[in-house]
Amino acid sequence: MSISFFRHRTTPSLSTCNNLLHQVSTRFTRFRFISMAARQDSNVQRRTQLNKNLLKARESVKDLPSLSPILAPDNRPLLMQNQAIGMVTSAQANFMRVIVESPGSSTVSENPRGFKARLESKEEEEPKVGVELLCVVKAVLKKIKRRVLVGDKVLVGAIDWIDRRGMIENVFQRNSEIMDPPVANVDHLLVLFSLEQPKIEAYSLTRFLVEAESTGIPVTLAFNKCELVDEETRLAWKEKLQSWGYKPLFCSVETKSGLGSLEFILREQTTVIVGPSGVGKSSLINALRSNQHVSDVVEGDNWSANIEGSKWLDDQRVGEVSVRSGRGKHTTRHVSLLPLSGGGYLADTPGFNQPSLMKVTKISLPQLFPEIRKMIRASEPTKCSFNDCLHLGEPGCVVKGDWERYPYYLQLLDEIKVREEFQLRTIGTKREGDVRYKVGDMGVKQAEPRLELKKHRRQSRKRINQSILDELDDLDDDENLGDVEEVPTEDDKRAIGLKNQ
Ligand SMILES: Nc1nc2c(ncn2[C@@H]2O[C@H](COP(=O)(O)OP(=O)(O)OP(=O)(O)O)[C@@H](O)[C@H]2O)c(=O)[nH]1
Ligand SMILES: [Zn+2]
Repeated sequence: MSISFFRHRTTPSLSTCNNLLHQVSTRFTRFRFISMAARQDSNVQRRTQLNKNLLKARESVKDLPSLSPILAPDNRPLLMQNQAIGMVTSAQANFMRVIVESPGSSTVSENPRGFKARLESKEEEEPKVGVELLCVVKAVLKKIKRRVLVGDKVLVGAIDWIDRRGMIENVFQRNSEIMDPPVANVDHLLVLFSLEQPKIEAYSLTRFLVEAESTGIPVTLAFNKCELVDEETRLAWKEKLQSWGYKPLFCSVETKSGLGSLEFILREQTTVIVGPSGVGKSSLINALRSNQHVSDVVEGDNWSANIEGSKWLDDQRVGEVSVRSGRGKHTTRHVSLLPLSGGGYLADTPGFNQPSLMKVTKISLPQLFPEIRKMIRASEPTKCSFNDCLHLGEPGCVVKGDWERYPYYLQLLDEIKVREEFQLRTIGTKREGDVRYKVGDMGVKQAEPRLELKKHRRQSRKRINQSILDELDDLDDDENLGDVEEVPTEDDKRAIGLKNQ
């Protein structure tokens, strides 16, 4: 059809353009012919009309997500032999590692004539659950800006079970999503500190706890390296934390104490571990992934041992603590989910010492302190006189100032107020896309307006039309790349840690 536009120089109608755009996932190549026709058509009037149609059709690109509706969490699509449902465990550049959770059945074969039947029956002898696939993301998902995150449950298609490759075709709806690091479907956050090396600081711990609470995901607090302090110090911290509203766990990767309880808490969940650099996050993950410690609580299959072709049995990099600062040297880089021997996944994060609190507002801050939550609960049905009380000792406020972290609360409130006022002043009513965030000292993010180049110069219509055509060509190229050419090279495989099979 589109080839005939090219040959006979006819102008496709708007509805034809729309139709073609809606077929973007499978037949985008056709569009190339229209754009070529638009460029090569010598009749100016026809060319203008065609460009106008393309322009309007571009509007309908907004409907593209309908091409690939997001899957409900409990959706169990009928899977073909070369499809599977799995979880993304790491992402690097264009490649993602996916662990197969439910493979397709050979009874639903994409290939009704079954000329691969012999091969398939041979494959079936090998278990597919737990197999790690190196995947690319289908181009259409990128075009409709559907991000695939580590932790996402995904539908993988075009699987080559021998080479362990596939293509992520769709994403299931997420239960949760955290930004820093970007991980989906996180069930649990583990805030890890050490009492010594680096020495614990109550204010820094408060920032980490507030940041963790701001995600709305359940939080567990644990202290590592507890063999470095005496019983008295440990007890003092335990009591202190209880008054803050937390029940801390104490452990030591060095002596292996407390690891069994941690393993029990982490089982069957996806946990992200956060904490300052050098507290032993990577060391803890390594210890929990191996069966070196004696676990008296958890029994059962070590299913992660089934995972083949994996770098998971390599250890996380453990860094040295800097002699000068007593802190770790930021050794953890890419986020990946690591299966624990007792079940569940754990994601390491790069150690940083100053959570940005970018998502915390002055109104949400009070709810992130268990002490304030408790005081408000205890006072019910009386509440503060104002719904959005900031608890600064106003008359009628039920939150008093006689608790240990009140000065920290005030300090954080000031910091957030300054940030919010700055944003209001400098950014005003700008849309989110017009704001960019710069990471400054100590990892504190600052918002600033995104400057638009040549803002006041009107773009010529010719340029607009040309850019649309270029965009469509890119889309076309991407589509081909995603479906056909994007085969991981040996270097890519190495980059993502997939060993040669
Ligand atoms: N004494 C003692 N040292 C420990 C313990 N656990 C870990 N370490 C040491 O602490 C140092 C830092 O450990 P890492 O696991 O790299 O710390 P991290 O939190 O992952 O650091 P980043 O990657 O920078 O965020 C290493 O030298 C570990 O050997 C422990 O229980 N006791
Ligand atoms: Zn109040």
